[in-house]
Amino acid sequence: MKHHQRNPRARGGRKRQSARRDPLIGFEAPVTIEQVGARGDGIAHVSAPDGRSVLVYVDCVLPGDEVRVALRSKRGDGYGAEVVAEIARTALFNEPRCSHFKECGGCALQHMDDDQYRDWKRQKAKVAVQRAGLDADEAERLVAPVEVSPAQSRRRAGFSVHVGATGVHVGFHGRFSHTVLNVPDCAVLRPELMAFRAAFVTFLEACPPDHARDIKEVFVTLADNGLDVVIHAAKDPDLDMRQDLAEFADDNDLARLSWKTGDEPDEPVAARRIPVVRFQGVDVAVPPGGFLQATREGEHALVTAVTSALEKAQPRQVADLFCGIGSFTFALALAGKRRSTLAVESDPRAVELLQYAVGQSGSPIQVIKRDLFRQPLTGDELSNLDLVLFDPPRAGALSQAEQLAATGPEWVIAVSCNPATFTRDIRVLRNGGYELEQVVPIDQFLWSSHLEMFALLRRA
Ligand SMILES: C[S@@+](CC[C@H](N)C(=O)[O-])C[C@H]1O[C@@H](n2cnc3c(N)ncnc32)[C@H](O)[C@@H]1O
Repeated sequence: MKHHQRNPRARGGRKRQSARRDPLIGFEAPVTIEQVGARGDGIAHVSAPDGRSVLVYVDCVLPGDEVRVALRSKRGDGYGAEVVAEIARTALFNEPRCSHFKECGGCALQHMDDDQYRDWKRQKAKVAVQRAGLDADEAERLVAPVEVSPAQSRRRAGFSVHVGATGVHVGFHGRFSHTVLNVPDCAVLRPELMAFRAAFVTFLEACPPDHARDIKEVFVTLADNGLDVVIHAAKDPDLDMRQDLAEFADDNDLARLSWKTGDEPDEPVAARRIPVVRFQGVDVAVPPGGFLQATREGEHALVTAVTSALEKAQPRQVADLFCGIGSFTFALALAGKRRSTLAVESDPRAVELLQYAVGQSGSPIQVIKRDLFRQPLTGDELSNLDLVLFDPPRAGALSQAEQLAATGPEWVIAVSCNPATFTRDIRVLRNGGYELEQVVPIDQFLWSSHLEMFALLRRA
């Protein structure tokens, strides 16, 4: 029998007081894991001392694992529990790929073998489709295999930073705590991001602690021509810190380094070249901390799905809603033929940069700034279109889906990073007469419980 070291931090912090009032906190029992839930944790039931069957959520386990757990916190209709001893692991248990897996809160599913992991993610997509009203057979037929981005492919990361008596920590929060863990061998991120992390630790170690302590987070995006870095801090940097940062940017060949204090706008500290990404041969500048699909491979899989939908639908007039800086805009306008394309986005910087790139490329694209939550495209505006693509933030696109359901064009493509709002929006579209033609689950968030969805719908 293998014993885990108990995690003292799991009991610390503010939750302690309320936790003490619940007599089940700290209760230990052996369990057999029944299934892996939607958030990637194992689900099981323990018998409480009063004979009740209590639901527990357990990290880093698989169905069939026999483990001893300790209940740590109230969670929804059950308890979050920690493995305190392994009794017998299922044969499907895979040695996690990175050494921080059990303590780091970044990944949930590194211990699954690859086939089981793909099945689990596809099952998640099928559940989302079934919740939108399709039966199990239809879901099985419509949902394609998952396109999984490989290890070390994630090109965006937000590292938490803590500088204190225990030294410099640049990484992710622990699984059971708010402590920032250093993660020198993260298996998910691109090597360029990991090299930056290591260099930034060295930089902060050499900084006067008073300056370094103000830094809370650092967001890093790998553009096609280098890294775009935004430091989030409690205070503005002084002149010395600015000079040190400019040198750091030079030494590490950063494309751009910006500083952001609280809610103030970000300010470039070193702008050595404008970070750009290339879509369909067109260079588009990336705003500091701006949105990009999380992996190149995921972006490619999404664009491939969009392009094959265009071949099927043959639209002449299209709209790209929540277009960002145009991951899909140029594919919609230029793939195969030049299509008249309306691109809509609320972030003024993304709109400005996309407008500039469109102007340089001579593409038949009109870019407008508009809040699609408050002002979705209306019936009149939709009446000119043959196909609408929407790719909203996690909140989804309810008002736009309602407008589409009422008066949308023949074809709709829904892209979503949140299966729950995806389900809701698809249900609205189906109630308005659309039918699902195809669903492609795209996994840009390796070993996490997150999933991107692509769906093609057609008005029946
Ligand atoms: C998931 S991103 C997709 C961006 C783009 N389609 C891409 O793939 O790069 C969602 C985009 O919606 C934009 N957005 C958020 N709220 C919005 C709103 N109310 N109206 C219009 N755009 C919004 C964000 O700024 C962001 O660019």
